[in-house]
Amino acid sequence: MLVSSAATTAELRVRDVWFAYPNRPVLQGAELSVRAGEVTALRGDNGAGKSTLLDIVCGVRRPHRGTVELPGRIAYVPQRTDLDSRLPVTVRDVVMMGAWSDRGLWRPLRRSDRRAVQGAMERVGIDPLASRRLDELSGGQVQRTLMARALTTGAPVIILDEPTTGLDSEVRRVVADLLAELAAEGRVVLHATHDEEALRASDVVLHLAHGTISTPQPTASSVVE
Ligand SMILES: Nc1ncnc2c1ncn2[C@@H]1O[C@H](COP(=O)(O)OP(=O)(O)OP(=O)(O)O)[C@@H](O)[C@H]1O
Repeated sequence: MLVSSAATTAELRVRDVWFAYPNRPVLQGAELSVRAGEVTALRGDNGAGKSTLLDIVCGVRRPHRGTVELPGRIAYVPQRTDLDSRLPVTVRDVVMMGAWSDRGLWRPLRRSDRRAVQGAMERVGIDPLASRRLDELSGGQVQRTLMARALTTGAPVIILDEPTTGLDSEVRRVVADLLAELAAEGRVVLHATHDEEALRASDVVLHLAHGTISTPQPTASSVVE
């Protein structure tokens, strides 16, 4: 059973979550806590169940058993490969979807919503591309667009699925810096990744294997000399 409710502290908690696709157990009692103010990475082999777990946290899938507690609304940044980039939408359209998530679909945006959209595009450096269509962008530009959409929601919880995969080192650094900034602002930041650089830049690394999550490993940024 999924109980999704506001937790009393700024922490995302997953407790004893079990999930299987037909004939394929994936999560078997997975547990994790993600504190606000820290960048938390979820690592694991291909097929370990990272995306499935993120789907459950975001409410896209229901676990067969277990609970998810959230300190507030979630902004989800999917894998770029999950997007149909042929959709005839511009960068600004995509970022505006973040404002609609709060305002309600198709309701007119307020001046403050438009300012949030513009501010988010400027923050990730895609404002010069606002009128460009998604299918005219590089992978890094699409990733920045998705991050701007998440920023526009103002959500206190940001979940990202492999945000740096396939990007060059400059954009990977931009993404890592932005995650650190979002955490420093007091948000809960959880990202699934295989990227060693992104793992090193994270404050906490959780390892998903055999359906469960092992104790956090210290990372370079959390080790005090
Ligand atoms: N819709 C689905 N139906 C059936 N099986 C699925 C489905 N989605 C994923 N799986 C399987 O569930 C397992 C976990 O998949 P998931 O995508 O969650 O892993 P992952 O850790 O995110 O992998 P990757 O690192 O390759 O993205 C895999 O064995 C995958 O083949």
